Order: sequence, then C-alpha cells, then structure tokens
Amino acid sequence: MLFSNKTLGVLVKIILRKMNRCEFIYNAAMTIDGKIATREGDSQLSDELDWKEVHAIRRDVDAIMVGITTVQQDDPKLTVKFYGPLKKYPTRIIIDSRGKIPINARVINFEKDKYPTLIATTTHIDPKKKEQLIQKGVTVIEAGINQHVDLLLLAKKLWELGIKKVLLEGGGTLAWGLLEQDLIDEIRLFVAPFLTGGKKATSLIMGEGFPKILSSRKFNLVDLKSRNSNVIVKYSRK
Ligand SMILES: NC(=O)c1ccc[n+]([C@@H]2O[C@H](COP(=O)([O-])OP(=O)(O)OC[C@H]3O[C@@H](n4cnc5c(N)ncnc54)[C@H](O)[C@@H]3O)[C@@H](O)[C@H]2O)c1
Ligand SMILES: Nc1nc(=O)c(N)c(NC[C@H](O)[C@H](O)[C@H](O)COP(=O)(O)O)[nH]1
Repeated sequence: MLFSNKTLGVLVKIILRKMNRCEFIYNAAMTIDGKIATREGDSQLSDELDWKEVHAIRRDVDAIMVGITTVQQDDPKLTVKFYGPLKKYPTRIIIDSRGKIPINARVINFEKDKYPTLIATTTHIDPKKKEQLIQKGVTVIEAGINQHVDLLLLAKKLWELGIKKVLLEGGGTLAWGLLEQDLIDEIRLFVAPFLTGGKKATSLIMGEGFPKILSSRKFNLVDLKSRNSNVIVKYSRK
C-alpha cells in the first residue's frame, strides 16, 4: 500500500485545510522575547529597511488584514508606500466582530478611492453602524454569529471574491484565531534586538494557546538572515 491510513488521514486534512480558501502570510516585528508591543502598546520595532520590505509584500498580496485592536491602537492606513502606481491595490480587511471601528479611522478614509476596504464582522454589529460603513463605501461581510468572526468561513468567502493571498499584519489575538484553525501558511518575522518582558505586553501569538508542544503548529524554516543585530526569518507551514 502506497500510504498508510495515518498518512492518508494527514494528507486529507492538509488538502481540506487548503481547499478553496485564501492563504495567509503573517508578518510582524517582534522583540527577542516574542513581544509585538510593550505593556503600554508601544510597537516601534521595524527599521526603515524592514518597512520597505513590508510594503513590497503589501504590493504583492491581494489583501492586508488586521484585528480591530490594532486599528484602535495604531490607526494604520494599510497602504503601499515606496512603490506604485499599482495596477491593482490590495484590499484592506479589518476583523471587527462588533463594528467597533471608529468611522474616522484612517484605514476607512485614507485613499479610499484606491484601496477597497472590507470589514469582517458578526451578527452582533449595530445595524446603524453597518449602514454608516456601507455609506462610506466599505464592504461589510458578516461571517459568524458568535463573539468572534468565523475565520475559516471568511477565508473561503475571500477566496470566492478572488482574494487568494492575505498579508496578516497582526495583532497577536487575531493571529491566534487563525493559528488555532491552522490557517497561517507562512510567517515572516523581523526580530529586533530588545528584551521587553511584561505579562501584559502583546505577544506574537496571544489567545488560549496549545496545551503541548506536540499539539502546536509546526513550521519549516525557509530563510534566515541578519542585518546589524536584527534577524529576519521566514517559515512555511508546508
Ligand atoms: N509589532 C508588530 O508587528 C505589530 C503588528 C500588529 C499589531 N501590533 C500591536 O498589537 C497590538 C494589538 O494586538 P491585539 O492582540 O491586542 O489585538 P488584535 O489587533 O489582534 O485584535 C484582536 C481583536 O479582533 C477581534 N476578533 C474578531 N474575531 C476574531 C477572531 N476570530 N480571533 C481573534 N480576534 C478576533 C476581537 O475583538 C479581538 O479582540 C497593538 O498594540 C498593536 O500595536 C504590533
Ligand atoms: N511590521 C511592523 N513593524 C512594526 O514595527 C509595527 N509597529 C507594525 N505594526 C503593524 C500595524 O498594523 C501597521 O503596519 C502600522 O501601524 C503601520 O501602518 P501604516 O504604515 O499606517 O499602514 N508592523
């Protein structure tokens, strides 16, 4: 027999995991001790060269995704600097279960004629807020009835919309939501040479976490380089 039943089972799981859903590459900058923000929310970690590399990835993906707390904390624009004009601008996706995003957030308003913006929410969103967002040209997708967005359902919906590759830019809680469902396909990390500590600091991956190392998600090293005292590392789930 070519494959054992166990191997076949693993192969089927991998195929199902990847079928008809968008792929996620998680890019973040973190300290040596794995923090992506200090306990006060400071996350100034990437150097100029890394930002240029991040924008090159943004240029090449179909969408850029962040969690609502990152929007509240950083008010990111999620646009592509240093390169352009582009034939197609990436879609900006915010994961926001209850529609908490401020209506004046830069990710909704800045260069909105160039960048489509999509909010993935749940049935908990206030209908008035949903209408306000739609009036501003935002696409609102309801994916899930619980407290959190159903990320596997969303990944399949994004695929149907032609969004095949998504750059997840954090934060740690949203990254856990994807990792828990084995939806993170690639990782790119810029490790800055700081130790920051803090049980209230935000880690690369937050959430409940896996109970054992062997039940955690294993990745393969793809690339490793250093620049001054920074380390840039890439992993793949394949
Ligand atoms: N250094 C970096 O590269 C980097 C990148 C991004 C964010 N950050 C920092 O990370 C912090 C924000 O990260 P965070 O972990 O607090 O929040 P987050 O940005 O990951 O947002 C999490 C929120 O998204 C919502 N959500 C909806 N559905 C979800 C689901 N299925 N799974 C998970 N979340 C879901 C919930 O409201 C949840 O609280 C900020 O301080 C920001 O500056 C740093
Ligand atoms: N790669 C990376 N390095 C960092 O040091 C840092 N703080 C972030 N944070 C992620 C956040 O989601 C947005 O990338 C930034 O807030 C910048 O966003 P814009 O340039 O306005 O799009 N990301």
